[in-house]
Amino acid sequence: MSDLRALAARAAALRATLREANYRYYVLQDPELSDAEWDRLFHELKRLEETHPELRTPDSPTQRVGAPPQASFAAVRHPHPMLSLDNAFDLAGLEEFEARLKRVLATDEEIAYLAELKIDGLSINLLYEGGVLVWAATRGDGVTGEDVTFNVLGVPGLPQRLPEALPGGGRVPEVLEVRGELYLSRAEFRRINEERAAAGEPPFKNPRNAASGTIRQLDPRVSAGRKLQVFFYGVAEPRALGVRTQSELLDWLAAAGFRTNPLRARARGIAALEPLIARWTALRSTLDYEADGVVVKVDELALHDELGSTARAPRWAVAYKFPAEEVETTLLGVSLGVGRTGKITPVAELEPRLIEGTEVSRATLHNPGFIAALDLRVGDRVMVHKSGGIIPEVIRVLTEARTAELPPYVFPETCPACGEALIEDGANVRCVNLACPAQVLARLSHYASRGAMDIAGLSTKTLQKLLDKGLIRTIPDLYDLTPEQLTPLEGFGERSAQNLVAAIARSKTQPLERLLVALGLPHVGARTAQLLARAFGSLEALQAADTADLAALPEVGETTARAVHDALQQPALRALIGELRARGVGGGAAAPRSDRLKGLTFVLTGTLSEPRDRLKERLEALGARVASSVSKKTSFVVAGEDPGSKLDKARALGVPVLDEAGLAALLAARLGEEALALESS
Ligand SMILES: NC(=O)c1ccc[n+]([C@@H]2O[C@H](COP(=O)([O-])OP(=O)(O)OC[C@H]3O[C@@H](n4cnc5c(N)ncnc54)[C@H](O)[C@@H]3O)[C@@H](O)[C@H]2O)c1
Ligand SMILES: [Zn+2]
Repeated sequence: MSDLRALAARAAALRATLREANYRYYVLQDPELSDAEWDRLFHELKRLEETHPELRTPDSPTQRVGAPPQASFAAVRHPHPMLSLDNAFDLAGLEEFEARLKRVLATDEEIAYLAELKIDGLSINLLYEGGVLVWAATRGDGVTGEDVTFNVLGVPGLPQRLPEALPGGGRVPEVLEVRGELYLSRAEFRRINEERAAAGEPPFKNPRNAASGTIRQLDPRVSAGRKLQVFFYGVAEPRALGVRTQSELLDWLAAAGFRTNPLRARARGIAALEPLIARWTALRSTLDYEADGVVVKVDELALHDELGSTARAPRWAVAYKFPAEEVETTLLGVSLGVGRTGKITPVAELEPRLIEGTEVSRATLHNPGFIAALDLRVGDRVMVHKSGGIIPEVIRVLTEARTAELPPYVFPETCPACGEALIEDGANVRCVNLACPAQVLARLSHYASRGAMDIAGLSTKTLQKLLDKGLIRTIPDLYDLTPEQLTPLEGFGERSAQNLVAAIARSKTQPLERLLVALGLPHVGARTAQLLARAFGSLEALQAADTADLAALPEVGETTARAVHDALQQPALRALIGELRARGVGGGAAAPRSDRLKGLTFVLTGTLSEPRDRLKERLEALGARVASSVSKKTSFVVAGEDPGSKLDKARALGVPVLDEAGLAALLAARLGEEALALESS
């Protein structure tokens, strides 16, 4: 029983996390999870719901596609729903797919498949009436999409009018719904990002994001200036065309003027597809567009009818996802990063390459030992991947490709920023010069960062400018800046100068826990800082504590206790704290509040199991905002029983909706034990 309760809680937590991720991915276009991580969570939820059908909810992300359309576009209802695809991550996954097919079709005969490349762009649905394009729409949530007709008009191979008769004698039906994938080539993606850089705009993260941003442009001139391309792969009712297989369907589309991908192959039985998949995996990095897998479709359309679809995906197709991409490139050089503690991190400077959709030109080399173990030499051809799907890393040197006699890499003996001799410290090397300009900048930038004093407008670039002009040398100097000093600086006006000075002044009242993070005490992250702030209440009390007092706190180990104690005794840090106190910094009361929900806005509606005001207080105490009306900025609507129009508004805007169980799961996922502590208080 309690087992099932634990599983139910896990399922609810997964649903809430995936919903939030979908919102960030499809609506904000600013994902926080890697795709691999999303896939992992999605499959955990799917498995849970399969083994425990009683845990499935109709609104589970496993039963849904994408996210609802945004209000800035006219909504278009797809005559036939647009679905997603089930995934397979290895050959065993494909074999499972085949076994399921044979079971459902009750056959032992080999099934014929058509394999197509899975293009990593965004899906588009076109409606033709009487052979004329009526509208083009994004997938949206699969039922309703966004009308983007004006933005696709110039795309080559996307006909606005269809021929009356086709070469083979076929006819175009009165109503035709055609599906394809819009994408940008790697070259065009680079060009657009260069153009954006020149205009001072932030770059797109990957070609898929860029394509999505282009098609959802409200100004059609912008999209017309970018070379969108398309491959078509399906229609809603293929049988009306008189074709019998997916292969014939693609030929039909090509004959009617729709651009289709020439890379496709038919095979009988999954095993026969394996060599092809190996070939296409190798081909992947040579294509001029991004493909993230191979879509395997049952070729016979009659079998599609028999197999049907789930709420989310057809049963007659599966997307085999390519494994993590390893890309070959050249090591152009090694640069050294100097952290705020003086730790030196070697970084590989690489000839830029797209890896899994993002441009990579630098990769971590961890420490001198890592470079030595790889025997890495400048000029080498190297293999790079994204570790955990996110952080680029050099994994191998292609020593066989070494043509010239490249000299071994010699790790510098002095700090690149200040010239001081570097000191070995375990596996790392360190610059121990506290006045090292790189460390000074890194410390200032850490102090102002979001997780620390959170000073808006005080970017690393601005800090560098202030240091260059001699306006600051140390952290306390920030508090002596005046608007008059800032106004003449490049990039500043009167207004922004005043804003920055005000933001710096506001940071004086940040709670103690933030100041502890900002000071960069060793081993002290957000969680430990909170514990220390709660236990001691003031910097003075913390400075007076000895190692045993610190180690007596739950969760604070001996090592941390000693490191914090020793750091607080260092004359340099004592002096810094003294100067900050003299300027009124750290005046904020040790806040009982947490910021675990910072940045999230909730709207509450309907009857909840606790008074709304109490829930509001609870959420606000965790740093969330609770608003009274729903807008595009709302992160979640929490709906109790008999919810009002706020729920409809949320649905219309694509704002994720949580029930109380979903909220509890979200809190549990975000807060860990902190949530439990709150529950019991
Ligand atoms: N990182 C995140 O937070 C996050 C959040 C949500 C989704 N995702 C990613 O998106 C994926 C799910 O998104 P999805 O539902 O859009 O599915 P999908 O992109 O994995 O696959 C379905 C789509 O593939 C496209 N496609 C391309 N070539 C095709 C072809 N030849 N035949 C048929 N279809 C073809 C179609 O547009 C179809 O809609 C996840 O696997 C994950 O990688 C990531
Ligand atoms: Zn240095």
